[in-house]
Amino acid sequence: MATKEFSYSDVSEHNTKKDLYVVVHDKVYNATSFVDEHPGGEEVLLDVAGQDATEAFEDVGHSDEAREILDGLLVGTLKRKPGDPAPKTYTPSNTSMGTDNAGMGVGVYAILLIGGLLAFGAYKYMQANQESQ
Ligand code: HEM
Repeated sequence: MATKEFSYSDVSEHNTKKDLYVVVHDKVYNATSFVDEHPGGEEVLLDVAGQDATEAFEDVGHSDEAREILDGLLVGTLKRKPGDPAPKTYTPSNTSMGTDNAGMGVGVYAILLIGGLLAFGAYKYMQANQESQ
């Protein structure tokens, strides 16, 4: 069981206290029965109702017991489609701009190189023109 697939919009319909789904690590959980029992309070669960709660859940550093409770609430898996909101996964080591910067750097160098070649070509062209006069 628990092989049902949910799209992001399926999940987002369950966003009230009486009908509350959350996504954690691409699994869909029905937390409706747990809202009142949550030691962290109902407010935080309502905050992420119908959404990807991966980051919120991991940020708190929930215990193994909490994960077992979560397992018991499983109703299916999330089937992502292109254009869905990006997964808000908790990735502390991936927050640096390293890769982005490298990509930018290459682009900037390429522009400088092309610009430099164009300027050099124009210079040579003008020189040649002057010589022929
Ligand atoms: C359905 C998903 C969730 C389950 C099953 C769950 C379960 C639990 C459990 C069992 C605890 C007791 C401490 C522990 O065992 O770690 C706890 C505490 C806590 N939870 Fe959750 N939780 C869920 C989602 C969330 C979310 C989305 C947040 C958002 C920030 C959150 C915030 C907290 C906080 C702040 C505490 C600490 C409460 C305290 O120590 O006073 N929880 N949760």
